[in-house]
Amino acid sequence: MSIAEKAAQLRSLVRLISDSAEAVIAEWETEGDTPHDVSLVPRLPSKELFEARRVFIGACGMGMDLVHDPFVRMTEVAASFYNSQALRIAAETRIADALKDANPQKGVSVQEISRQVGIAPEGLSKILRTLSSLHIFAEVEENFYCNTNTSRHLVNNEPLRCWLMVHCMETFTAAGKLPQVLYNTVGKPSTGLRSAFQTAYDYTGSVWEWIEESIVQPDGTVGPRPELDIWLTGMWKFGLEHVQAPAVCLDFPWEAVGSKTVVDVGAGVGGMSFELATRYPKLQFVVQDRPVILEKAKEFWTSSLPDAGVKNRVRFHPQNFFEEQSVKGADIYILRHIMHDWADDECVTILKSLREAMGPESLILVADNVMQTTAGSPHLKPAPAPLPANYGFAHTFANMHDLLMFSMFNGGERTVGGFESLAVRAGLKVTRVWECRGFTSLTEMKRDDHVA
Ligand SMILES: C[S@@+](CC[C@H](N)C(=O)[O-])C[C@H]1O[C@@H](n2cnc3c(N)ncnc32)[C@H](O)[C@@H]1O
Repeated sequence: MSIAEKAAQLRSLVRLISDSAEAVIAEWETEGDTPHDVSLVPRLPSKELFEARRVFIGACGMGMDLVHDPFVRMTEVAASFYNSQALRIAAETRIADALKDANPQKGVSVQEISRQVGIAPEGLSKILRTLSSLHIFAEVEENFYCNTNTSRHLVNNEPLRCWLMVHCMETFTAAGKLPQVLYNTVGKPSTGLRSAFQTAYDYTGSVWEWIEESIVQPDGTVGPRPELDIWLTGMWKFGLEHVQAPAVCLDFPWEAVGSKTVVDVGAGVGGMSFELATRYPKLQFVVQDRPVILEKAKEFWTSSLPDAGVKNRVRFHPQNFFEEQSVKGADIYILRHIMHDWADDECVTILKSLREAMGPESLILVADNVMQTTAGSPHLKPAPAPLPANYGFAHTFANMHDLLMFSMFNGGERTVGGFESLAVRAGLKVTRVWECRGFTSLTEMKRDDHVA
């Protein structure tokens, strides 16, 4: 790229940053200063704020790449696992809680934090400095720290704390085996491939089996792994309920579905159905999963029920999604965070069993991240130039989750093309992608003989 081209690109990026920053400020002003309990659900951004944010983040990232020394930039990416481990340590030892009453002008000394979190001051200040440079904490004077607007969200927030830890414990160990797994895949079928997780832990079962296993406790008794609670709280209470659910429940015309039946396939405790049931009073639900999980689902619905009317709209059916689907001709079959846990062949088996059960007008909604590539897709909104079509840096979370799913399950997030090829193999077609204001979108599939 010539100097003139680089300069033109940088000026375009600065214009994008400036325009999107004004859009963000305008949205902040519309929202006003109404207090929002940060320990609860992150606020779903307006469509304008969602768009302005991703343009701003994408443009800042691309601008940074442009002006940075390439050697330093790549070295920083190569060593960024230290950032991940620093945050893991902060979450694990509850540093944000230790700072919750800190005076923002004075902060708390590293010696005092050390007493509360159990890490020697020398190492602790390295962790806190690393995270202060990333704006997650702030160093107000040498070796005195306080929370920032970012770390404040972690105070007394067990679901978020666990959600962060899920991203840097077993997943971190598994990621270390990714090269070994990838270098051995050429010419081999994806089914039956040993995942990076299985390689790292020398384990033949699935991640879920490993987490649910009983182990010998420090006192010699047998009990659940300590990781179980972290996964359940992080994934279910934060990940599924807060990160994934709200946009999917609001950015599809559920109101128009009326009193039709939604079959929640591999529903877990039925979190997706539960969210929909509380928002849309006419929808009917069938919650399906393995029998052992359905027992937890019944407990969850009984303990969280806002009113008896919701309970009357849900039925619980044991169902192995690799076998014949028992509910025939349902209006909607929903698969939330199922497909990304499986390799292509297994996904095709799941979809085929639904295809056989579908009526002519039945719909499948796959609720998963839809990967946008830098080259773009006719089904997805592209970013404004000169950003790559997928908004570049603003797509980082999706790329990381793709690698995470691959490392842990041999699964992964899929592009629209990826969903289309699964659909074709199962006798279906992708009819629309509903882009949602969040990590998860909805890919709609119908029978391949469906006439519009
Ligand atoms: C990542 S969880 C997603 C749960 C739920 N769809 C949600 O979004 O909250 C994957 C679910 O698939 C279920 N599952 C795994 N294998 C299954 C099978 N063969 N048949 C039915 N469900 C299965 C698990 O029990 C688990 O509840």
